[in-house]
Amino acid sequence: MNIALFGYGKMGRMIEQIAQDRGHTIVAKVDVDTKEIPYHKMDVAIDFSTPESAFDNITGCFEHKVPVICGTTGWLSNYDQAVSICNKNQSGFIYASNFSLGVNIFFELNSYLAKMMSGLEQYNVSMEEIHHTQKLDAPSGTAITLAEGIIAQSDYKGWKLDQEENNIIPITSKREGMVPGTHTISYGSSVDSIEIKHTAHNREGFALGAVIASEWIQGKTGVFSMKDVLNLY
Ligand SMILES: NC(=O)c1ccc[n+]([C@@H]2O[C@H](COP(=O)([O-])OP(=O)(O)OC[C@H]3O[C@@H](n4cnc5c(N)ncnc54)[C@H](O)[C@@H]3O)[C@@H](O)[C@H]2O)c1
Ligand SMILES: O=C(O)C1=N[C@H](C(=O)O)CCC1
Repeated sequence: MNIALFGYGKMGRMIEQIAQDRGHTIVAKVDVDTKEIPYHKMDVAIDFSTPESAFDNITGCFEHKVPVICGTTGWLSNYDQAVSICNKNQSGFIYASNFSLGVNIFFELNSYLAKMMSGLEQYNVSMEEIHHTQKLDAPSGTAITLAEGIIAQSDYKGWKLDQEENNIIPITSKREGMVPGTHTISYGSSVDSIEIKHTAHNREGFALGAVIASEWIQGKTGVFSMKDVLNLY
């Protein structure tokens, strides 16, 4: 498969290694200074760029009928528009706030736990995410997906960064050293607490998931999720 990388930073480089190990060819490395983009060479584009550039990168691919796997976070106010440009051009699209298998299982665990806790008013939920100091967005995309999973199963109405309010999930974002990504959900009452936690040890899991999604989307048109790729239904 011929893969174009949009964003050749920490994730772009890790994806290059894993894609090559799986027998794929990197046909373009598009970064901030790239002038010519060879869409005609691409079977798929994988975007791990920046919140500011992701929408233009993705929709440029759709206009050339190149399917896109996007892991960039912090641009989702434009997600619906990206979906309609994808559908108009009969292209393919998968966005995931987190491509790792472990986190996608953690998303399911989070929903299941939220459903069990939803009738228990003595417990309050909170969330903490920790990432490296170069991360541009807060809270992490993964934390937002986790919060949406809880909201879908409970009476919580939204989430807020560093604020405690009735019916709102408080999220704390910490930026420390080189941490690849740690997410903890806590339910606390006056008598006990329950915690679930996912810790990424490195970026390999994110990169492998993105390459597997690129392989899966070949020959498909439409908008999908990692639930489809991993058959988590
Ligand atoms: N979904 C996931 O599984 C997952 C995992 C890790 C990181 N991420 C997200 O991926 C994104 C990238 O993470 P990273 O750690 O590789 O960051 P990074 O800063 O190391 O790399 C980003 C790269 O994008 C480049 N860039 C800037 N403008 C660009 C443009 N117009 N077109 C193309 N590239 C451009 C930068 O020069 C840089 O090389 C972030 O949004 C991060 O949150 C998602
Ligand atoms: O390193 C990052 O940046 C990460 N971003 C994603 C997020 O915002 O959830 C996934 C984890 C790593």
